[in-house]
Amino acid sequence: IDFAFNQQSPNGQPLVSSFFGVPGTNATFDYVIIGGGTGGLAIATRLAQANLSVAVVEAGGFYEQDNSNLSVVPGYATYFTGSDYDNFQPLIDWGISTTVQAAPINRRLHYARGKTLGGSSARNYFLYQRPTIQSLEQWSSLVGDDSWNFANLLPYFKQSVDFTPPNATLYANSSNPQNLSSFTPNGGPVQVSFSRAVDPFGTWARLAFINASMPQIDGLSSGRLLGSAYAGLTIDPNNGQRSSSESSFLQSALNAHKAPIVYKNTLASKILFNGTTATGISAIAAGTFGTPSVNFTLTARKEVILSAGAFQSPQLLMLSGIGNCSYLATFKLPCLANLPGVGQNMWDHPIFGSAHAVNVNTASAGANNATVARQLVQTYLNTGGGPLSIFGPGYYGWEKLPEPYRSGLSNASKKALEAFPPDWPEIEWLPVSAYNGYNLNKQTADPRDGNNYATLNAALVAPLSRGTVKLASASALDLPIIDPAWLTHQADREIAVQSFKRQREIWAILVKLGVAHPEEAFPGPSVQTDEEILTWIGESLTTVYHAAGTAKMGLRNDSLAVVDHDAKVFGIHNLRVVDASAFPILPPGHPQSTVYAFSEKIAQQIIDKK
Ligand SMILES: Cc1cc2nc3c(=O)[nH]c(=O)nc-3n(C[C@H](O)[C@H](O)[C@H](O)COP(=O)(O)OP(=O)(O)OC[C@H]3O[C@@H](n4cnc5c(N)ncnc54)[C@H](O)[C@@H]3O)c2cc1C
Repeated sequence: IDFAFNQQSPNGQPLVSSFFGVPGTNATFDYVIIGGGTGGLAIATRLAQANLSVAVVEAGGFYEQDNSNLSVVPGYATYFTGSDYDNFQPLIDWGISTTVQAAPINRRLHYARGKTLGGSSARNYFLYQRPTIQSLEQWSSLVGDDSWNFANLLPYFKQSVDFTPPNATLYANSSNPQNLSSFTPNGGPVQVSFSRAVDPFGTWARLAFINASMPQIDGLSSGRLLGSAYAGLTIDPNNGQRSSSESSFLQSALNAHKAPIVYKNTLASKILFNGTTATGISAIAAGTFGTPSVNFTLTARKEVILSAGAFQSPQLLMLSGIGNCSYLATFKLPCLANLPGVGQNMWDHPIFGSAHAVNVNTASAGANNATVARQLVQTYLNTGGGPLSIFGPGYYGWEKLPEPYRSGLSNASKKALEAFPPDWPEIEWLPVSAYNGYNLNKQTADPRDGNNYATLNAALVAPLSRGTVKLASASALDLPIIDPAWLTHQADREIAVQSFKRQREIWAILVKLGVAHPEEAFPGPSVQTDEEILTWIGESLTTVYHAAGTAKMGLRNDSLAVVDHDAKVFGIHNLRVVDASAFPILPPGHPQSTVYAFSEKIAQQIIDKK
């Protein structure tokens, strides 16, 4: 059945339902895309808009139905995130937990990953920000292709997003300059805007960062990060709701009746080959609650595109015979291409933070008082505004670890950090208007003692520890084994300890400004020596969920490289990896902008060669 030709009803109107495949029925398309997540829906939509026949296979469904308002309202974004390994919602998250991490962490943590149309763009914390010029210079030199440098990637960053500048009248106690030339009037469909309310603690965090030598810059999308600024957020300014790859790319394509054929609630279990040429995939139509599942085949006349994310893209490569041959043999898997980098080189950004009581309303106000909580819901429902329209204060600081803390690093760590170019920050400061405590989930962590709390988080954005993705078995029905190996590199441990001391300095500024109470509420004064600090960081650390690099782009002579500069798998025909797993490096900060630009770039390349 070729569904691409089956989209007209008898009265000539396309049926939206004909953009959904029939799981369990074999079918043929030009392009079969595995994963309807951030990268997958972006590339699938662009190819379909260019009149190519495209199927996209997604294990999840529609998050708007499967997770109610919790995936849609900005203020609820931390639900089902945080470190508790059993805190997940199985209809929209894979329920992956890490291996028990080495000391000082000594725990396994839930690693949130979207299992839904939209993928992790439907789970994330909304921050839209771009890499630095020199980090993308490093990307392009690692892959031997300057089309990946900042200037050449900029048109793809621009074309994926529609930018709505901040409403200046909301910033009476603050200021939110944004570089408008970073965006284009004709961009889209992902919406980037600012919340319909300004968070009071954020306005104080802004002053503190400026006082702490992180001057305010004009946004975080022009290739510069050192300093501080309000970040754009993937929130639709028309309704104050999440803008994901599903609500933007897919829905606009469905509305225009030019969309890929979507197989939802369908698991891709293997890539199929004729010799070393990818020809399609084996898929499983979900069987749940005792109903048996049904296997079927989707054939790709031109290419299979793997966009299953940083964990499942390497898993599917390995299950399909692409990886370290001797490792695959231990699972009795055949080997089509010996690429030892598959599942290696996992980059991530760990995060931890300390808390103080503050003199402005934060999420604690709702946690402390059910009436206030109900009022906040009403405000959001009536106006799309108020605290529930905000994720975090939205104001972020970026720096290389300054003196005197830098002198606290060993010479070996200082040397190791030279791997990062001058404009690549080592720390991202993420203030949160809530009590994070041992768990990033602000809904559960608040002490509810009548105080308003805020947390100042440090994320390590120049990490040197590298993790792995391994197979649990030879079946796609078993989740892969994830070991982020956070803090296993000495430099990461040292920079974490020193950044905590810097964190206390920034809190001292907030105390001086009169917004924070002088006592540290978390972790508190008992944490003083480097050893105590590291132990506490291990106990409280979690992640910003930025896993990348596990099917690395690189040159053929790079022993860890899996795909070339066009995202094509080495040694295999008609197979590309288009998602965060193919990043050669994890640029500083939040990756969704780069995933979108990546998809736009490869889509354009395919369309140009059509
Ligand atoms: C809680 C959280 C907060 C974050 N905050 C931010 C932020 O504020 N800003 C930012 O820029 N980034 C943020 N990120 C990271 C960012 O969202 C991800 O890096 C990005 O979305 C990854 O895109 P991707 O296409 O690589 O993978 P995904 O978007 O995860 O897509 C992979 C898709 O493949 C599907 N899939 C996997 N295996 C199969 C299979 N076998 N068969 C069928 N389908 C399959 C999955 O269900 C998923 O839909 C956050 C992530 C999380 C989880």
